[in-house]
Amino acid sequence: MEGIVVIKCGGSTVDELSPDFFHSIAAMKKKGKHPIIVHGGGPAINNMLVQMQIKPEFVDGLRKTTADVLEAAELVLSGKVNKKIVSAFQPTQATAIGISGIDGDLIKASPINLETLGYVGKVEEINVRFLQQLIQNEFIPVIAPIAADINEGKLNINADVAAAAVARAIDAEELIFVTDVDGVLVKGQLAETLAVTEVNALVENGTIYGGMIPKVRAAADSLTGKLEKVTIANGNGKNTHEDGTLKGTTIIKKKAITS
Ligand SMILES: Nc1ncnc2c1ncn2[C@@H]1O[C@H](COP(=O)(O)OP(=O)(O)O)[C@@H](O)[C@H]1O
Ligand SMILES: CC(=O)N[C@@H](CCC(=O)OP(=O)(O)O)C(=O)O
Repeated sequence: MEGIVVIKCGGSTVDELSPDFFHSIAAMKKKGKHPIIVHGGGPAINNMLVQMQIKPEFVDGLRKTTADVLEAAELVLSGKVNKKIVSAFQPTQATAIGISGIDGDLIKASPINLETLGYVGKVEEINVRFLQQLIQNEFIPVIAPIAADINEGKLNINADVAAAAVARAIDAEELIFVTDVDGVLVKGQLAETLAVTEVNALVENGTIYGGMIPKVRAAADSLTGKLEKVTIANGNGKNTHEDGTLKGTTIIKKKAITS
């Protein structure tokens, strides 16, 4: 299928997204493209955990997920954030459908390391046919990153990882991470284009840290098939150039050698 665009909305920015953002995605659908939204909700999960008197803990940007944390994450992601995004499409001409990775066997995963991370999964399988049926039927899927464990139970998936896995499995043309910064900043300046080797070096030397790590790693892993570039951009509504192209950091496999 042509024209698939996966848009990951970070939890850092979901509350700030403007009506224009949702109208532009609806317009994209009307023009024959197929947007798919994958969302996060890290800050909202943190708030819920604080209310439950549980201290949020992360390892390289991935949340340590005990059974209680998993329950809170599902409640917040599938219940609150997912429905908020779906509702935001109501004033547009598009119809969004909210699902998580457990609906329609959309995302199957296995635990990364039960001892160090708890119920955090890595993606094993995506039900591409189910997604294709949704997008052919004019829906805009809005996906919460909770997956079915291939054995039993559920797993928490980092939303960047889930978005990249969806983009790769469905052979998307574009993957866009919408977040709360203009892109990857190096010494305070926006890096407009980065090759995978440069990204790895920036993680290694600590310039890229925390929540930006799963984003750039997921971007690097998804650069296969039709997908030639991944963009990280700000969701503050000021992220387009005058010609309508997206401002931000573009991650590509390799930079062309120029002499
Ligand atoms: N080099 C970097 N450039 C920009 N942001 C960075 C960098 N390294 C780490 N970050 C952090 O990554 C954050 C974005 O990741 P995260 O908070 O997980 O957002 P989201 O919820 O959108 O996934 C930024 O707000 C910033 O604090
Ligand atoms: C395993 C893991 O880290 N899961 C994430 C899922 C949500 C997410 O990724 O939200 P952001 O996009 O806002 O970071 C979490 O529990 O926070």
